[in-house]
Amino acid sequence: MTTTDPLLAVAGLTVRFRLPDAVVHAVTDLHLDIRPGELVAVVGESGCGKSVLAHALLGLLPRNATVTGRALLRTDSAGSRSGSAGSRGGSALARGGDGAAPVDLLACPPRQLARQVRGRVVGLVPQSPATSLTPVRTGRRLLVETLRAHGHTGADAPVAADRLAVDVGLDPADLDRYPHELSGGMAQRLATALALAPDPPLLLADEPTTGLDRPLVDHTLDLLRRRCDAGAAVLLITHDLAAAQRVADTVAVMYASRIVEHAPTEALFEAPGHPYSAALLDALPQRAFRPVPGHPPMLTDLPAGCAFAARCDRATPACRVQPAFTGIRAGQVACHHPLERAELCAEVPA
Ligand SMILES: Nc1ncnc2c1ncn2[C@@H]1O[C@H](COP(=O)(O)OP(=O)(O)OP(=O)(O)O)[C@@H](O)[C@H]1O
Ligand code: NI
Repeated sequence: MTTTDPLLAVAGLTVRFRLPDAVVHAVTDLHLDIRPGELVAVVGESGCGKSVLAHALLGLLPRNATVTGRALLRTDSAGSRSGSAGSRGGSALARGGDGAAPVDLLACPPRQLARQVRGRVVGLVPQSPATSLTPVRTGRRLLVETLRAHGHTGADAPVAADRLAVDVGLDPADLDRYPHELSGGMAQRLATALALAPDPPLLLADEPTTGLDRPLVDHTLDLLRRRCDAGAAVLLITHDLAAAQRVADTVAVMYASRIVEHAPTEALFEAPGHPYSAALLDALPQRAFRPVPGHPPMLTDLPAGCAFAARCDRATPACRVQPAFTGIRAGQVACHHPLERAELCAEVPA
């Protein structure tokens, strides 16, 4: 395997939640690759399935969830990284040599996920850190314990904790507070520090800039970018298109449980191919500032064909059939009537 092979290759990921009287189609037939050193942003309106995607990869879904598909994680990942500050203890998974078999995160026994994957090989910055931080320990204790569990020893761990605090934009003195004494933005930064502490080869950052003002948003984004540049792979989940544009290599646009377009960042922002991507960009204040018309469909009651058709001025009877879409690299768009670059450029004000 080379470093250009995907670190994580997700194929056909589908998540359903059983409710007493309905089934929630939370993620449908999702394909996504992330390579070492690559930052992939997943964007889309609230409720489209972004967090469920991250939780499915980490085995964190509740019991009413059914997950199918594959999510193959390379097991030689940590060993293949260069220039990274971490790769200290690693895990049995991460220490696999070249040619070691990948692990399917979706088929991994819960104990193995908990002991060898979560927080070690795959880090998570959760969307609601305030509820995931242990309330009876100070930030410093949480961070030092995490660092010690991942190879930092003796006096090294407190020093590394202070350094991480500064990295995420926290005053090290704030580490002496308990989680309930932190503002939402401070808890968010502490959660980011905790996720980064083991220096995982793959980081899932679910809305890591919530509650931060713009300079701190940019600070956090640039920190994630630097982790990528040191060899990590980052999946950035965000509703903030400016954040994606600032740091992502590629952007996957999710709508009603599916990725509808996945393109290199510059191409997507210059000339989106899917009408939904174009509508999202049009909603930006610095563009047309026009909200996406209508509302997303209920995930318990999705149409058989394109779920965006009801809101799309390009829809035709062809859209009653689900458009094929399996990926990114060929510039494929999940649409029967994708936008042409020239057409779109004419619409974007200079
Ligand atoms: N345990 C559950 N049982 C039933 N439905 C669920 C469950 N967890 C999530 N859902 C539903 O799955 C869908 C996707 O949720 P998800 O949290 O992934 O959205 P999201 O894109 O992250 O939204 P946001 O931007 O608001 O965070 C939503 O309709 C949500 O209500
Ligand atoms: Ni979410």
